[in-house]
Amino acid sequence: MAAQIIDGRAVSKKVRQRVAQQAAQLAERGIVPGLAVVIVGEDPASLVYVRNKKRACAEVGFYSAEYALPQQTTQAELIELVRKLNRDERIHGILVQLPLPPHIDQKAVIAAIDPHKDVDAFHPVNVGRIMIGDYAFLPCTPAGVMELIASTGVEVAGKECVVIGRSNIVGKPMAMLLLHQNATVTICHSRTRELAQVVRRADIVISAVGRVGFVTADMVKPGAVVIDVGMNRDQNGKLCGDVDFAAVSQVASHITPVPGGVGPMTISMLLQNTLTAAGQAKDPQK
Ligand SMILES: Nc1nc(=O)c2c([nH]1)NC[C@@H]1CN(c3ccc(C(=O)N[C@@H](CCC(=O)O)C(=O)O)cc3)C=[N+]21
Repeated sequence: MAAQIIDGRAVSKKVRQRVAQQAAQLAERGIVPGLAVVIVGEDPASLVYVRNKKRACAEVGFYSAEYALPQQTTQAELIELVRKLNRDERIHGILVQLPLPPHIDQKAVIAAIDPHKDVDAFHPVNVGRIMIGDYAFLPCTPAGVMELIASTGVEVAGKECVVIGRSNIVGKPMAMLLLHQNATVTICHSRTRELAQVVRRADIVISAVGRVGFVTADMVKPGAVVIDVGMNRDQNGKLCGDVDFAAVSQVASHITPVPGGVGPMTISMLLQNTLTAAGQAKDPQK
């Protein structure tokens, strides 16, 4: 039987409606949530994401400011901009689009962001808070994945969950969120032996590898929930995930598509975090 397709756009729409309502309430206190998006260089894919984020902000009534800096921008110049945004009262959230050009130290830039404005939850203070389950900000992509799993009605507690990929942005925080919901969590990576066998144990599989066709039908236990975090281009330049969707959807119980799965949720969680940051800011003129 074919799997049920998890509609990320529909789940995302519900989250954004809730965010828009709460933003309207904040507006009564004179606060308009503001997000600054900083991008260095002209990577076309990054420019698309930035445009999507700006559009999403406008939809929920947020203020947004885009800072598009040239590829040759120095680390000192970028950090100076971040410090300026830290002091800017209209800005509650700062997102520095990754990856940065190789001459810039990503860690130094992230460390310069005020943790109260770090709506990606990449600053070590916020990463530490995720680890202990005391969230200031949700890690956007993993939190979006949790919402998508919740939308299936499948319980996470006690389940075997396998996360493929161990990045600081997706794999590691993903494992923490699953653990906090009482899953049994395994993280696989490029050095994992018998990866296919490990993945086949999973009731819930989350793939964040970055390779087209990485997750094949033989790696998936019948009835498993499959979440595809991959954002790749196939040989025709079409956007696709890590999962062989046609084949795996014949085995899984629920599966996310790409596009229209995790991607829209990542942006919704970013909006949620910006709202949280704005709600914790001081009221203007008080
Ligand atoms: N500091 C930082 N924070 C990020 O959150 C961040 C980042 N850097 N760098 C790049 C990645 C990637 N990312 C995506 C967000 C939404 C979609 C998205 O909306 N995707 C749509 C399709 C978009 C399209 O058509 O190209 C979908 O899957 O349906 C994709 C990718 C956020 N990232």
